Amino acid sequence: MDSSIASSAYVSAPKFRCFDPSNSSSPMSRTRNFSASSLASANPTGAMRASRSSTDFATEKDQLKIVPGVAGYVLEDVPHLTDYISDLSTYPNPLQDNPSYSVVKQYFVNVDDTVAQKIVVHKSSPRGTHFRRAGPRQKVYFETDDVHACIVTCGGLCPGLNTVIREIICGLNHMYGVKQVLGIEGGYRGFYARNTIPLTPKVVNDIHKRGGTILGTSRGGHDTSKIVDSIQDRGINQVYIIGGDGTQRGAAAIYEEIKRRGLKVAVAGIPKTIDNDIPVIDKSFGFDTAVEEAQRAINAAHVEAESVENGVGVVKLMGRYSGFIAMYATLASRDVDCCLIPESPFYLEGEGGLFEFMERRLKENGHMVIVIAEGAGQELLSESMRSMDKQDASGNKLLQDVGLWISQKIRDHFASKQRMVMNLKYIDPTYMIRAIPSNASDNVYCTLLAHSAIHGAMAGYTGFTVGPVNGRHAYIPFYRVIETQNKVVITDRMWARLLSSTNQPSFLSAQEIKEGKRSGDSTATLLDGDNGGDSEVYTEAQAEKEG
Ligand SMILES: Nc1ncnc2c1ncn2[C@@H]1O[C@H](COP(=O)(O)OP(=O)(O)O)[C@@H](O)[C@H]1O
Ligand SMILES: O=P(O)(O)OC[C@H]1O[C@](O)(COP(=O)(O)O)[C@@H](O)[C@@H]1O
Ligand SMILES: [Mg+2]
Repeated sequence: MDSSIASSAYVSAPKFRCFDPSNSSSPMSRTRNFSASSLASANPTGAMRASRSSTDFATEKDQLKIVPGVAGYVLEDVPHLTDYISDLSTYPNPLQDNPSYSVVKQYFVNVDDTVAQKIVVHKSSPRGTHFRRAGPRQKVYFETDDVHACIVTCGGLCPGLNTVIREIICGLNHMYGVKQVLGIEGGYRGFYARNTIPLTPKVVNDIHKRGGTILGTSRGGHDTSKIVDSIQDRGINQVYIIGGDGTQRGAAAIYEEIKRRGLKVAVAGIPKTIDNDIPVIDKSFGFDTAVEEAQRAINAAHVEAESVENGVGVVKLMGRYSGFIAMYATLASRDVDCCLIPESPFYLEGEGGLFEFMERRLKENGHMVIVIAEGAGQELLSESMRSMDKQDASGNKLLQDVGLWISQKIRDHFASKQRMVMNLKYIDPTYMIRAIPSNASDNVYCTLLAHSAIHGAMAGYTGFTVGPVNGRHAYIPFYRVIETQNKVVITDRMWARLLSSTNQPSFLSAQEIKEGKRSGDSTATLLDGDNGGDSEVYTEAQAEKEG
């Protein structure tokens, strides 16, 4: 982005106040719907994204709700039912009479509250993108007895799914008095191919102690029109959709179709991914639990490796395109000698390669542990094995088993070294990690996600995903969570911490490191501090970039 263009556009942008249709007492001006082309002149950041948009969410992106403000402030707002249905009645929020909540000072969120995407800025840099703050509003757009909600879970399992389900049902019931909640069984196809199950606080009372999802899940089977027919036929008016990037794409399509039909139905997405690959939000639920559980496998690998001569423990962890679980599990454990992730290509043979490092480490320590994310080294596997371009029912690439492959390669290598014994034990705990119940901190996080989604839907917001941005829950438009994937930035400080803790090779040539430092692209990702709380890097890189 050319910063001179950016600042002139920001400076000339008129001052808008946020319009929150649910807080009727506020003095405000209406948000404006910007088309993607008008956005190009109003907000260069958004325009840049618009040009990268995929056809999947082109329609939604044509109607971005962007509210510019002073000093480069931009609110990327979420849709509201009043955007396409006029004369909707509002009702006082029943929470104001709720004995538990009415004591809270300033319980309803302020009309102007938004959450900044970037919290480390320069004195002179634009304030940047903001999202609408999640939370209860003074006015709601649904009367308690009229709410007919449904919940669906899609994609792979993740610790915490049952907690989110439980808290949506209990939250709707306890905070808003809602009694009618239906469970959709078996993912998206359950809308049109299965019966629904009535869900009450009693039915879900202890489900948070179990792994998996009581509703079942699936990949594939997303038929927008059949799903919306089912929503319409059953009189459902709040749809809670729990799932990953694929699911949120499906949710965006459902929202678009509901809007096209002019239905008063709020669609709320709750992001789920054990891989932590959903962008914008701080972290996905179940991730902490997964990292914690991964420790048990790493410990086992370490014990096995330590007990024999030149023992090598190999642990495969989940992470299709993003190596967050592997990175955090390695950093937490301190028993790992080498962590291999999809974002950091590696090689086996020769100087600076994995085998050379292994020989050295075994000579020094007599044992070692390797953690490998399932998506790591896929390019090496396709070279040495017949490439299988197979996909799952949702269209995700089916990966070859890198854990088995690398274990065999290591065995072959040491077998060729006559004077070096090596004992390898391979542990694949992936599905065991995914299937456990969420830990205490994930349980609390799941509760907040569920509550934020409920408050948003009751307040008439729709077409949004909920999640924490810099620690504050926000409503994020679907397109922002599906346009990219969150990845480990290997030129960021967190990965450097890992390299320094394991002392493994970076597998980067001096030339690549130099180019990485210079490259605009890697600097741009670096600015986001994607690896978790490393945003101080932003200032240095930004300063260099802005010259
Ligand atoms: N582009 C898309 N449009 C509509 N639905 C999609 C899209 N991609 C995936 N889905 C649906 O979302 C559901 C879950 O997707 P999947 O990729 O398996 O898991 P996740 O949501 O965890 O990424 C599936 O039912 C799939 O059909
Ligand atoms: O065997 P399955 O169910 O397809 O799941 C495997 C995939 O699920 C994941 O755990 C998470 O993927 P999703 O977020 O798409 O559900 C990946 O890490 C893994 O590749
Ligand atoms: Mg996915």
